[in-house]
Amino acid sequence: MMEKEWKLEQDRLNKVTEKLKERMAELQPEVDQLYGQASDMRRHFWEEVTVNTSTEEDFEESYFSIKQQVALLSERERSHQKRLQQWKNMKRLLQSPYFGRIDFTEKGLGHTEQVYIGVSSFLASDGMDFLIYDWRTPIASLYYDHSPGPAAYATPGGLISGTMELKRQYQIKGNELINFFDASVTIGDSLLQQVLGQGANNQMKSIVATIQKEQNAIIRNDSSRMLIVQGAAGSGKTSAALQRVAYLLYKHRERLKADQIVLFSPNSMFNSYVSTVLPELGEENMQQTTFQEYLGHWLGGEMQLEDPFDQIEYVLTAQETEGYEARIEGIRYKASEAFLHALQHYAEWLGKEGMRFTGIRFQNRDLITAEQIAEQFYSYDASVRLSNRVILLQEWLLKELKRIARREQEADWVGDELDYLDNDQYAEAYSELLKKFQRDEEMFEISERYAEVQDRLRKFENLGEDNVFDFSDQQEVMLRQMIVKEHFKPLRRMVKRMKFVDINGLYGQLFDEKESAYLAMTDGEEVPPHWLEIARQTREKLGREELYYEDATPYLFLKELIEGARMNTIVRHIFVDEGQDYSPFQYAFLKRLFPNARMTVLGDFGQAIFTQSTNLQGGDTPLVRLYGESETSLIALLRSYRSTKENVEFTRSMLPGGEEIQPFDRRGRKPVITTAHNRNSLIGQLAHDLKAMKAEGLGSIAVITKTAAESKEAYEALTALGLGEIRLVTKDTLTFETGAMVIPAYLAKGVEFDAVLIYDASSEAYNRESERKLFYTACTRAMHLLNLYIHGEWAPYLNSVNKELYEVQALE
Ligand SMILES: Nc1ncnc2c1ncn2[C@@H]1O[C@H](COP(=O)(O)OP(=O)(O)OP(=O)(O)O)[C@@H](O)[C@H]1O
Repeated sequence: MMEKEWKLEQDRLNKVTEKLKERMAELQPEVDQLYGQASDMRRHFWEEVTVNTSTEEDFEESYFSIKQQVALLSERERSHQKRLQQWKNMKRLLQSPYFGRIDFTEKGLGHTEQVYIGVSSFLASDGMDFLIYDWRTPIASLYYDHSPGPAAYATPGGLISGTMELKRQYQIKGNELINFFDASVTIGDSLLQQVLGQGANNQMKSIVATIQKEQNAIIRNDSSRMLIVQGAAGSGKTSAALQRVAYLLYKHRERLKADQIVLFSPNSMFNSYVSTVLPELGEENMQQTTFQEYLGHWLGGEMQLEDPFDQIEYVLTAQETEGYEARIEGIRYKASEAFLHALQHYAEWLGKEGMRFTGIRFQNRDLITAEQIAEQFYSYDASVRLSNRVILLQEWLLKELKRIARREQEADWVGDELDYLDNDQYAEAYSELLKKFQRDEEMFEISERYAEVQDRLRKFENLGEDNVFDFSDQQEVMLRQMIVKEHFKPLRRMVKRMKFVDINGLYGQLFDEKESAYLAMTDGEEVPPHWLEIARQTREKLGREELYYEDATPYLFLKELIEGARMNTIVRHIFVDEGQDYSPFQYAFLKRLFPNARMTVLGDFGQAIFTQSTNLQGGDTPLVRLYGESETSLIALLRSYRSTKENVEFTRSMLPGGEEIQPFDRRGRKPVITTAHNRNSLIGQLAHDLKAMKAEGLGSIAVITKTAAESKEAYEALTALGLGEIRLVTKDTLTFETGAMVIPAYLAKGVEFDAVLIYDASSEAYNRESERKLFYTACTRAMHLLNLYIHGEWAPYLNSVNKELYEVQALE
């Protein structure tokens, strides 16, 4: 029976592989031809269009000729891309055409359909029969959500129910059937066992073949504005998030493009770690960034920005320094919704008084003073929104600059510049200036040029026949105009970039020396403890044109309230991974910046290592308030897939409420705690263990430390002991590579290793309650082996762990 089945499956696999090859061969010439056409067009683009700008008609003709050519080219490129995508999908399928099958009998229909599931669909040449169903098709969800028996799946037309007769999983390489299992309850524990038993990789893997039911609910959730996933360490949050991106791109392929999805990830190294999952699934990567990068982008070099890792280093190491408590309170407060409201009140107050501007100066003279700007600003109707008034002000300033420029043309300094030129130079300068002037013009968008030419022609017509513009007569006037224009360029740029609003001053003004001033400006918002010291620290930092990390978001939020117009209306989905590390303030900011986006937040409050963390679920979470309960879905993931049962049982007992976390039944060695009275022998043992792990063939081994300084110390100690091939990972490390490494815990977030060695698990390193989660995060990075090294007292969180759950190796 089994043999017969095996033969049937192998035959089918051969048939599908054959068909895939046939279709690829058919498609190949088409792909080549379209590619040739498109690149030909691109090469000869400028030959095909006529560009002539001498008259209005010519210009118009050129404009439309270019537009037409662009449309033609992009149509050709689109067809090429589409064919190429089909071809690539087939090529991907050839490596492993499908991974699952369900036999389903729909209620009321007599026959049973065999549904083979793979990373993309493949239809028979009649275009009707699905030889392979894409895993994202509605019917494929049966595979993830049900076991054999009564089953149903949702389609746009309603629920379809019936009976699942069979659920089968395959391991296939090329056209060779390696194995298959008939699954009963959950999707093949046996396959999952195999997948999870493998070594860590320098790149995250797609989990498409073994998505679990609870993960599938995340992937396919398409109804809520806000999806919040609280999931234990290693429960597949990141994996599910990436699969969800692929799902959304498939489901909404007509409307949604990869660049309309943004993933906020914890650090650049993580970006590189997850960057291959979507391409592996045949989709383009979404936009990936870190919040820090995003802030830096908006600040545009305006201020020097502290990064979150320096902030966390401070939090972990500066307890003994002056002002520490105030800074911590400050971090908390500036992350809160209370501060957000304070800023909103502040903006209202600024509508009436207190705005700060930077005057416009030129050659050490005031052209427009800050007072004049303020006076103009407050002359506008107070009912107009603050940011709209700033736009009015900007227009006014540009006009003023034009007016002043006309006046300046007659000024002596312009004359002086002219006087310096002898006849030849004069002519040369003239032509140079003219060229420059024309070059600048080229920079404009073509449509702007078009409008400008029209404008000029209109003026030209108004001058009348007798009054034809004569270049030679106007030479000096024009030269004067150009000289002033050149000199005024930076001023106009400053106005255009709204640099006349003194945001630094405005943000700083909030942190006045007197508490009462803050209350007056924010309509009586309460201040946190240590307010005066918080205010002093903030002012001092701003005075150096620097921003603490905790100030960056509020600073930009204020800028946004005043200057407006930062919203991104194109992005449709935002994913926030390690969501517990973002503040309520940051969430409110994201919501404001991306008004058309849905949000998916994935995180684990058990791993909340930053002071500004947000609890994702539970009664008090500000995240539910963000879009309201009716627009929010909450999903919890309790099963942990990353680590062995032994590791999960050990780590979860350090976490209050950790008993909820369920390990997946994959067995391994118990965590080992090595203790020593002598620090050197402890490090010697660590080096020895590390070597042994390498020899055992473990591909990725991390020595995890608490801080960057400790990482450096560990790295030096280990290299001194002859461990050559070991990398030191710092916040500047951009790519994730396997091998042996030393890494601070906060950078190991989101990634995983075959083995983890906790460099110092003593109470000297981890003592405070606030560091419990950092310690937990570090330990939960281990897939297979977890070793902890202790000299002296144990970290207090280990005391609650049942002694049965670990082994102790005591050295002399
Ligand atoms: N359904 C699944 N099938 C196969 N592997 C899975 C599945 N779910 C999770 N995994 C594996 O478990 C590991 C942890 O997954 P992932 O990193 O997505 O978890 P996480 O919840 O984001 O973890 P953390 O919060 O600890 O960073 C990965 O190796 C992933 O491939």
